[in-house]
Amino acid sequence: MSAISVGLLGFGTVGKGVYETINKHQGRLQAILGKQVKVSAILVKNVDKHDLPDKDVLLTDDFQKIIELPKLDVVIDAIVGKEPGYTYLRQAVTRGCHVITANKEMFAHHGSELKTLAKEHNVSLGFEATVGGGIPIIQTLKQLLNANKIERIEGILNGTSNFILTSMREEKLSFETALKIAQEKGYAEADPENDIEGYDAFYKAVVLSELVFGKTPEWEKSTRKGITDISIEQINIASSLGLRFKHVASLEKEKNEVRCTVKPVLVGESHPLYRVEGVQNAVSIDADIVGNISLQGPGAGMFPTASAIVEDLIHLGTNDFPAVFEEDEAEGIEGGLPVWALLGEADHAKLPEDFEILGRISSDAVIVKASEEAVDSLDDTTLIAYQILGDHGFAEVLAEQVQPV
Ligand SMILES: NC(=O)C1=CN([C@@H]2O[C@H](COP(=O)(O)OP(=O)(O)OC[C@H]3O[C@@H](n4cnc5c(N)ncnc54)[C@H](OP(=O)(O)O)[C@@H]3O)[C@@H](O)[C@H]2O)C=CC1
Ligand SMILES: N[C@@H](CC=O)C(=O)O
Repeated sequence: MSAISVGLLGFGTVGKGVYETINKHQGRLQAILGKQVKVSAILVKNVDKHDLPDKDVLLTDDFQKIIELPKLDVVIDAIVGKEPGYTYLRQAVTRGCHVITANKEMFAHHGSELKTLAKEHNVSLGFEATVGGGIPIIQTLKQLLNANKIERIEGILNGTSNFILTSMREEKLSFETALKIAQEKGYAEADPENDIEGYDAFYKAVVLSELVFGKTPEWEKSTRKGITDISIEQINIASSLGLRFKHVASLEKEKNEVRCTVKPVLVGESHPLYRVEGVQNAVSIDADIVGNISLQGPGAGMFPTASAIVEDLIHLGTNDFPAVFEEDEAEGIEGGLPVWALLGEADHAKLPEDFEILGRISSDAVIVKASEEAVDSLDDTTLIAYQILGDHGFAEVLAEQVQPV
């Protein structure tokens, strides 16, 4: 019986993890799939960098040699950037291969075209590894979407940023040292700006939005902020208030649009993300029938990501993109004004009248209630605003504990 022939694009952290996992768990894969799985070819940028023990695997920097293999069943994309990944996967689908991708930048930009193409060619398209590393978030959402209507998704979607923030707080590491360790551990993107400036989490939110709401958020109207402004001093002030910095992505349907926000926020002990530390990611889903579901797990790294890809391999042949219900449009979730910690030279700050001051905590922190627009237009460069997520009562209790203004 012939084996399932795989073309693996990329042999970095993820590619190597997939190769090793397929080889190590051959017996299990064969038992489930009824066939052996064989990595027939590997695409890299620089062939000289690599030394493969298995000499009957084609190692090449030329994708054409892979796509023209006499037998090729699955192409796994673990390379970097929108291109050439998109072009390669189009060619693979057009040839009739199933495709699996970990490349969220490419998928955030071209996922919808690839889904359509995959349907036309009756092949499956796996993208579990594009969001949340090893967390089975895509399968969970596909399962949920059959009857439930999802109202909101919120979570930590970038392992590198969470690792850096945790290491700065817990280990007192500098930003640069923490990032270097995240790179050494294989968590960071090839260009780590993607992680620390919030692009990676934003791409993941785009992938979720397409799946859940059937549309991408408007890119220009979305907020995308990274963690590069956060200093050890700010982390210490937050800690003294019982708060932790978390880099949080949220998606919400507002009337006919999807609102996407990716930014650092502050959370208190009662918030579910407070204890999500290190490379862990967590996703909280609010759906109308089931209520809230929260998933947590390793958000980056070699084997968590390989796990997501190999799980996709098991689901080959199921091209199930659930229909998204468009009737009964959500009106958007009404809420009170958000609560913010303004960190910096707080004791001299003159705040506009539309800011409700809940408490002046110290010379470098003031807690306020204000609209996002009001905070965005705050004309004081000595202050940085971080939203405090969770139960607003938290901030009010806090305000009672400190000297009122
Ligand atoms: N690291 C992680 O935890 C996760 C990563 N991902 C995604 O998986 C993908 C791979 O990530 P990762 O393994 O960390 O990245 P690495 O930088 O470790 O590896 C990238 C691999 O792709 C090859 N490559 C890059 N560009 C090209 C190209 N144009 N043509 C051919 N080969 C190319 C490189 O070749 P060479 O070795 O010769 O340089 C290398 O083998 C990315 O899209 C990333 O966003 C998704 C989830 C988690
Ligand atoms: N660089 C990413 C890798 C996984 O998607 C991250 O840190 O989350």
